[in-house]
Amino acid sequence: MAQYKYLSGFGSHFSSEDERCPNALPVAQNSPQVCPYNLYAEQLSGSAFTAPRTENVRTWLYRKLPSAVHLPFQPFRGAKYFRQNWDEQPPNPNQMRWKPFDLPEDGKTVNFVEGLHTVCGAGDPRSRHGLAVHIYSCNGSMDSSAFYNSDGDFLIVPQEGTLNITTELGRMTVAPNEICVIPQGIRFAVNVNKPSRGYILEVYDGHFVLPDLGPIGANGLANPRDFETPVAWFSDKDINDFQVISKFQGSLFVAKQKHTVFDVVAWHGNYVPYKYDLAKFMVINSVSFDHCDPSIFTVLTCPSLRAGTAIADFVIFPPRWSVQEHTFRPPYYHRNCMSEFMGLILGKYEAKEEGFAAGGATLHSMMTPHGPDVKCFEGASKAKLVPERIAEGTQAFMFESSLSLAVTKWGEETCQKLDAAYYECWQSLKNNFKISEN
Ligand SMILES: O=C(O)Cc1cc(O)ccc1O
Ligand SMILES: [Fe+2]
Repeated sequence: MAQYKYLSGFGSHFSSEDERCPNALPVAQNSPQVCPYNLYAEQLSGSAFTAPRTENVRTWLYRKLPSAVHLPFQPFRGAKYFRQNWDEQPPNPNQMRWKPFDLPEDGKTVNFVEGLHTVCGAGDPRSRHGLAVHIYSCNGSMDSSAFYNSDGDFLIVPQEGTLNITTELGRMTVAPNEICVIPQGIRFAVNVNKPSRGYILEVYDGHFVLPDLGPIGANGLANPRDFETPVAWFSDKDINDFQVISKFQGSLFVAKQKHTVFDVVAWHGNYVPYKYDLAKFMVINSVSFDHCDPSIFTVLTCPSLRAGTAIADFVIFPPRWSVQEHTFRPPYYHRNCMSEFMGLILGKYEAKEEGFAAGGATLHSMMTPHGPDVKCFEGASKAKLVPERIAEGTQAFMFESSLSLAVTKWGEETCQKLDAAYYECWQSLKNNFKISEN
């Protein structure tokens, strides 16, 4: 896979020029009468013009042709399971577990956009409130096409196969155990060199930010300098039949044009795609007793207007030392006013070593009881509490949301991965209550 250069930082104001075109950025202004190299200036706004400075994001693109040069959008017929209809199925409060989602069938070529499948979600892109969880499964590349999401931001979590992503702002590779974010509106194309699969969290409300650290202090969890943004790069291929695919109000559209969207020679701004290597996460946890809430493992959050209550948190369960004393160390049994969608990138998840496989998923909806399976409970109740490396070689994650998620027909039926026996993993938990022993 290609080795690209990146700019380091989160939320920074970056400037970048393709190395073939030095001084392509206008100096000390955004819109000169004529731009260097006769490029067109185009602003991409990721917040209202008048948003407070802390939330104001935009990027200036200097490109060969403005994005406006395209033929009218027509409905796009591919990707028929990439849909945001939350009323397809009656509500289902059950614990849900999916076996690993299928990679594309042999002999069939499916690209990233064609291979998008929506599993669950809530809300509405028109009122810019809600989220969706999608699975991608592809083995082909997006040649002469690009996708952009008019409805919100994508957080992409590869599980199998490295994604080689070209964006308007430059190129990045994103391998399993890395993630990337492509904010609303930024055009991108994905190339893969083997059957590839992963998860996507789409948020309609706003952008992902790093969680506040409170008493943790100035450092820790995902550190800003470990986020990487592509450097400017433009394609010099002459393309006569390029397709731009857009998701707009939950529906897909395609527009033809006679030039590539990857023609940005230079850009500056703070509205950018970025990637992050989950191995760089600085894990903080209890070093005395009891189990911390998983919010301690938050990588990124998309906040709602309610303090401390996320539209969606992206939380990981990384390899770490477990040292707590007189403690049941695995996750506790619980019921939550949030929805918990989990996926597994690598290895096994400590609360359920069997049945929850890499490439699969679980959904524990609002107030749906869940927790460790019988084997985990019995083992951890008797375990000798020596310092222990847990989850070595493993990476599970959770999309946790304050919204109540509806599962699509594809998620519940068509994909045929729902594990009807999931509930059994708790059924043989014994009632060990004995009054005489206390
Ligand atoms: O349900 C889960 O497995 C996720 C989870 C993990 C944890 O350590 C504590 C609470 C929680 O919901
Ligand atoms: Fe949970």
